[in-house]
Amino acid sequence: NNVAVYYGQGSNQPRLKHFCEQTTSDIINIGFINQFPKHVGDFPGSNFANQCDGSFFPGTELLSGCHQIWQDIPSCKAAGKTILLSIGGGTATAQSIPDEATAVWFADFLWYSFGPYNSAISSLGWTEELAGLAFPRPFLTSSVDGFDFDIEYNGGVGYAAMINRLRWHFTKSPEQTYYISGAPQCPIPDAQLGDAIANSHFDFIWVQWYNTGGCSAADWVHGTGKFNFDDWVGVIEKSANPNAKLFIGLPASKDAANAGFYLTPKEVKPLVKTYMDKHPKHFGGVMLWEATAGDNNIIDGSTYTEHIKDILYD
Ligand SMILES: CNC(=O)NC(=N)Nc1ccccc1
Repeated sequence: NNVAVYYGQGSNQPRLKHFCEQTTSDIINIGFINQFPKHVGDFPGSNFANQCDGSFFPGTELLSGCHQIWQDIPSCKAAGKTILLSIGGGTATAQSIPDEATAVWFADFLWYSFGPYNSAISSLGWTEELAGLAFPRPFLTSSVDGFDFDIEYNGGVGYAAMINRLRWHFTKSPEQTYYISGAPQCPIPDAQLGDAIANSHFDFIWVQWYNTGGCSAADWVHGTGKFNFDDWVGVIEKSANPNAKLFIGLPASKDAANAGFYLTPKEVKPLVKTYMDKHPKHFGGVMLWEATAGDNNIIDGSTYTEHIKDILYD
């Protein structure tokens, strides 16, 4: 079982390698690409909080000075971590896919800009004169192992087409495994990712079993509502990838989610044990929002993230 954490939106977060030097997390989602292209040829925008130097590729909202992320990704991979780039996140306004052509363009942009570096297609020293001729490299020569979809608004159509296009790119690089993951909210069907999960191949689904009352992990612990892991197993078995792994998404500290959704490790343990045992085929582990919050949440001398890792491995 794996621990997946989000990185990139933590307050006063340390650099990425701080988390790659720890054994606790296996998958790190770097968030976010939070502005989506409005049409073919338009650039997405990014935000990684304190982690870049505030410079952008000219004429875009795409950060160009994320030197620490560039430097740290290779050591993260050497430490056996899977590094995914997360698309979406909490800013509502700029997330939507207007049409199929833009979905394909967005997928191509992500692949050529953040996937395996190909000097024939992408330029390390991208300038505006190269617009339309070459893709930029926000993490320079470093590349990610796949893409996470944290689509919280305006979802629906477009994401299946985007993911199927990314999967096509993956087939052209058989020497390495690439992944697609998603972070739906717990109500079924998820308005934003339900169509994509049904019609395109996900490897991991980490449901945000927080911030939505009635189906949350806190509901299970408090005997309220209906925690719906079983129902999500049904969604996955009917999806484009019935073998996708299902992770329990949890807040890593009290202030990492809306009030009432944080669970202590003691509260988490029976929940994880129950569903790990009940669904051995589909249970993938735990996802935490988010890395820095978990690192700063020290309980009995261990971080929250360490406690979660111990629960999975005990
Ligand atoms: C996987 N994405 C998230 O977990 N997003 C998220 N937690 N957003 C948020 C919503 C309310 C309070 C704090 C964070």
